[in-house]
Amino acid sequence: MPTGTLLLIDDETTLRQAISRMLELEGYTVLQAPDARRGLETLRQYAEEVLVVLSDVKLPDGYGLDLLPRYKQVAPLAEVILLTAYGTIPDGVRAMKEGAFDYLTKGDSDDQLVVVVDRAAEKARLQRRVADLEKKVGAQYSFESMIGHSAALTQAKKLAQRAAPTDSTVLLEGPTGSGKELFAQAIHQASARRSKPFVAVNCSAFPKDLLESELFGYRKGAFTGALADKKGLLEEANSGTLFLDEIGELELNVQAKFLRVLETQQFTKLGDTKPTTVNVRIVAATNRNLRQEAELGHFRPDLYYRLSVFTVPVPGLNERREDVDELANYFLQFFAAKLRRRLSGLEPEALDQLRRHDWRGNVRELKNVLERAAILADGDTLTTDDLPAEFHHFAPEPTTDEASDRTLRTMEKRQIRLVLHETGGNKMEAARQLGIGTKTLYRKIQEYGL
Ligand SMILES: Nc1ncnc2c1ncn2[C@@H]1O[C@H](COP(=O)(O)OP(=O)(O)OP(=O)(O)O)[C@@H](O)[C@H]1O
Repeated sequence: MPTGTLLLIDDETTLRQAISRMLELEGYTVLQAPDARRGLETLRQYAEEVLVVLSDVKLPDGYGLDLLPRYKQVAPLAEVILLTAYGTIPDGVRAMKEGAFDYLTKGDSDDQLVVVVDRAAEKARLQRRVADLEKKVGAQYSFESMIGHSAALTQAKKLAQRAAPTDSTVLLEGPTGSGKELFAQAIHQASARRSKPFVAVNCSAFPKDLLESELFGYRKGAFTGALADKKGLLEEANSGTLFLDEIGELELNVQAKFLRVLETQQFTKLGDTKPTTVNVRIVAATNRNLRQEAELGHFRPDLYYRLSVFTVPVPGLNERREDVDELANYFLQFFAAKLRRRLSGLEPEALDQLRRHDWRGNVRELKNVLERAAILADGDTLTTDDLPAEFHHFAPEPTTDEASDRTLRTMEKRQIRLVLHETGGNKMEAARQLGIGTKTLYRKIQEYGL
């Protein structure tokens, strides 16, 4: 049985009550109003709940078609069905053109009414679900959800937040793994394009000749193997944002084509004669010094100038060590949830090692270290032993034979757990990688309670 709230606005009391009763029998909660003013008031009050507004076209204080945009304004996720008097079909047709879900003539059968209301309610429910998901995805990639409060990160966030709502091209400069893609996503989410596609492409991930066709697409027959027309990523990102990671890797001829996109929003697909026009916001990223590359002749200076309209330097983790604690704890909780393990925190010494480390791989490296540690941890606190070897400089050596025996057993247990995780629990493969027989592996799994 369908459920949900409807709002019925009609000045004919008998008809209104009859329709209400019928829809209530179908499982709906029906709010009623006799005129536009009270209808809008109720809608404002229950905007979150109302799935469908059923409104008479001719109300004592307003005309349904003029009210349509006002209903939509108050409750953008609700669907509107207009009720027209017999013989006023043109009104209904116009109503649909202007965004009503459908129209019903007052003489229509009850069944017809229920079918249309059910469909409108279903659409409204779906719209709500999509809006919820978008909100969640948006929150995941927002500036607010970015972890770290260091001055360096805060300054970068502020700068990017200023650029976000403009349509300006943004160049993110920072070392690998520092969070440039996260910044690009946050910029997209904070822009008017947030509900449109965000397409990310890593320019270094494609062989040189492939990148051009990936970006711009091609027409059927453009080259051997071009069996059908193919959209490029620029078209996929139309009306949204295209994130070009490692833009320094673009070949010079692709750079020229790309410069044209930035200047005119146009490009010509491989094998095409006519240009294609797109509306795409470009966010680019580089871990190289592009200015220097331009001076050395490896990157087109005109493209560099176009791209660097708004440059945001994304700091590496070594420049913001204050963020290590917060990031480590965040990733610990993240992986604990993912692995369904209870992990409450890091031992002070382990945290100390993390703070001192030279983070050349930046946040990505820290994330990987925490994932590995979360898999290896025996207790509910991460210790230095759970960190990779390069973090063990200050670890005390075991002193007695007994202690070293314990360490070996622990190491074996961890190694087995790690390999089992990496092989997705495939025992044959895990045994092969560990260089032991499957039977031995089963025995050890039982022995260590893995
Ligand atoms: N401030 C942060 N808060 C939470 N997670 C972060 C943060 N910064 C980076 N990360 C995570 O670290 C990883 C690396 O980040 P990202 O891919 O954005 O880096 P990048 O600079 O684009 O790397 P590359 O130059 O290699 O493309 C991602 O998994 C990202 O989610």
